[in-house]
Amino acid sequence: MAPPGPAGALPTSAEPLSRSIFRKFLLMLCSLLTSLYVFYCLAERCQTLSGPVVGLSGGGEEAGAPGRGVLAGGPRELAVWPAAAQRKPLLQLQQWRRRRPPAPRANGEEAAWEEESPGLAGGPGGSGAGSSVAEAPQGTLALLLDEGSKQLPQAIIIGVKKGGTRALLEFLRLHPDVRALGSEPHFFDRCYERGLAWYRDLMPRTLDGQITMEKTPSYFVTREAPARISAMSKD
Ligand SMILES: Nc1ncnc2c1ncn2[C@@H]1O[C@H](COP(=O)(O)OS(=O)(=O)O)[C@@H](OP(=O)(O)O)[C@H]1O
Repeated sequence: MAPPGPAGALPTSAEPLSRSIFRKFLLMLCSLLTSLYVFYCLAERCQTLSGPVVGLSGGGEEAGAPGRGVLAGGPRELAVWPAAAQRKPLLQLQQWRRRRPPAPRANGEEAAWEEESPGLAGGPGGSGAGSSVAEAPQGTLALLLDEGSKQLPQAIIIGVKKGGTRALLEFLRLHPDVRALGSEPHFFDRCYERGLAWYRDLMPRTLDGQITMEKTPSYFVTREAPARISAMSKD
């Protein structure tokens, strides 16, 4: 005989049925939540890999091939960049090689700087598929680790004001090989007397092959700006 229900109510035959349905519902809900969590974790992991991924292989130039420099965004994103940019390994292997100062030579000659990790692929004697991605930090990681150096800009968006210069810069800097200053430095119009060293110091660090950019729309209406920019590019 079934035990009496709460408050002395008589047990009904519907109770065990609804309880089992509730249990099933609970089980389904738990599985759904678990799958959502797993999906979320995977999505987050994909996002963290969205920077340039360096694959190491001997002499290959084509992006997207196994073991070569690829954009994690996949071929659809690569398609918007010129073919030359796609062919170029996004991060050159040389940038991962630490340079070490030359050991003084007995005959007093100035020794050439030697590169460590000569076994890495990309040059003579590269180990090709034997090298692992783990040997080389990713681009963003390398920059976080204080790699690279500050350079004067190789490209400047000069204006015009309200001409969509911000949008242009933001689109350009989506490319992993473009590093841009977020703010407007106003060097060639307002801060020229501070000198090129000050200007360079504002710039983000770049690795070999990356382009430094800035935008200041008022350069377009500054009489001195063209000559000053030209003088900088001669240095
Ligand atoms: N594609 C496109 N089409 C039309 N309008 C656009 C586009 N991209 C940017 N914008 C508008 O451009 C304005 C910002 O321009 P700038 O980034 O050059 O501004 S600034 O000079 O640096 O202050 C800003 O307009 P306002 O909001 O009126 O200032 C943007 O909305």
